[in-house]
Amino acid sequence: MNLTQLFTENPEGLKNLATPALLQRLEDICEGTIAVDAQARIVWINDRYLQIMGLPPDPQALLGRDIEEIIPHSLLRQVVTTGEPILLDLMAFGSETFVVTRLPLTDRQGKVVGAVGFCLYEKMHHLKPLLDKFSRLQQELADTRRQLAENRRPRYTMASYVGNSPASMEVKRQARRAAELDTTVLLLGETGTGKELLAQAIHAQSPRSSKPFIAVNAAAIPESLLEAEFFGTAPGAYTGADKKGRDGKFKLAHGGTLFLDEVGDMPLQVQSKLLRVLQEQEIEPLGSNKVVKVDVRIIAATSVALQQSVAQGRFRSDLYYRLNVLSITLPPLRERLGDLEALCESGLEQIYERTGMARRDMTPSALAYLSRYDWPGNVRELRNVLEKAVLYSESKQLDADDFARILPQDTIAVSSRQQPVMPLAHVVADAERQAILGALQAAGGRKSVAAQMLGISRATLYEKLSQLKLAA
Ligand SMILES: Nc1ncnc2c1ncn2[C@@H]1O[C@H](COP(=O)(O)OP(=O)(O)OP(=O)(O)O)[C@@H](O)[C@H]1O
Repeated sequence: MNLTQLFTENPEGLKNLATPALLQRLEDICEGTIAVDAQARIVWINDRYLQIMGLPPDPQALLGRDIEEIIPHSLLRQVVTTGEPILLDLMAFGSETFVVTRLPLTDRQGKVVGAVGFCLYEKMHHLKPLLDKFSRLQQELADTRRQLAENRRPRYTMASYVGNSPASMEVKRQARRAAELDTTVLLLGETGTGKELLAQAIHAQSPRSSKPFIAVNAAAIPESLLEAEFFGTAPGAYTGADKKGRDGKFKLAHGGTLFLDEVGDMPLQVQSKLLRVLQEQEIEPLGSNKVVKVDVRIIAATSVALQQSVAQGRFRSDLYYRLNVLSITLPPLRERLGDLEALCESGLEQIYERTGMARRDMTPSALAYLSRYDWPGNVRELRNVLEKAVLYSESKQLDADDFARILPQDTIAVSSRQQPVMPLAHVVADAERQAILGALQAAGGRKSVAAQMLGISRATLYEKLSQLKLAA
């Protein structure tokens, strides 16, 4: 047979010659076969397919069922819909990965009437390393996705905002109200006052709590990348790693809450785009001319005086009004020193839990010492100071001296000139402690003598020793 002549005169000849050979080879390497109709319902399945997939041996029970009901990752529906074959693919089923081929079935008029899927598993031993790698990567992807979803869940609730001073109670009251309403919230406060914590708490208590909480810090992202970070990029907009396009934070936060930290640091150009998104509730990824609807609740935060930025032309006034629907001002720590004790307790508790170090309480004089400091870094700074004290101190209780090493007297002296108000209970407790320790020392440790010197009964002395957490 002259093949050149055959193919030149009759191109169909190639098909006629090759098709039976191809089908024969396919059958040789094929381990199992399944066929579906034009609606992707199973119409045929062979025993070998049932066996390698670990399905029940009776095919009758599967006939007429949607393919995805039985083989969740099957793409046979795609083949009947597009009419295009998928010649070689990897398909996960249970904990295994199979090499599969999928072909459309057409009638004489070329209309797609179904599709057939071949499983090439067993004969593909040489592909085993590849399949193993594929399975491992899929597992890693699933783990990473789970981790990502975990990170997008808020870590804080309303109870995480520690403090019962009137100022803190007011903050929590406003935050609870903000959680009920679906409006934009603007959180104002110095660094470390708990703006992100409160934003997460509002989200966690809102009807959006099961959806993502996404945070973006406008100050931490280079200006040139901020737009892509917010709105995403269309496929092909960039070369390299982003060739496929990337979802922006707005899209990721869809249905949930987007926390815009340090919103005052946003460049004017991005401010205009943000304003548009807030007005239209739609975004346009960079390099795309398609708009995408998004449903996102904005909680913005700033530690700079936004009104001043507006006056200086650094922040758009229309965006300021749009964000400032419901604003909550978080008080600095020096204005709510009544919360210091509770904040220290909860901070220390977390440090002990995280580090596994032995628990140690703070003495009233340590508390008195800390309340004479200005706390420019607020609760974040307090946490750092506590952590250092726990690490450096070797005493049984954390005393004023332990903190004096971290916050030297001169820093305290500066702020003490401003005479911060101390809760009376702390002042009294500190004075009582000093008096009791002095009396015990003078009495050589004999408690009944010390009680006499102090003019109180022995029982009262024991009670006070325990109240002030001095060893009884
Ligand atoms: N009221 C509070 N109760 C308990 N922890 C708090 C409180 N306020 C702040 N913190 C803790 O202080 C740290 C800083 O808080 P957060 O990041 O929320 O502050 P922020 O105001 O957003 O700071 P920045 O403006 O610097 O981003 C966190 O570890 C947070 O858990």
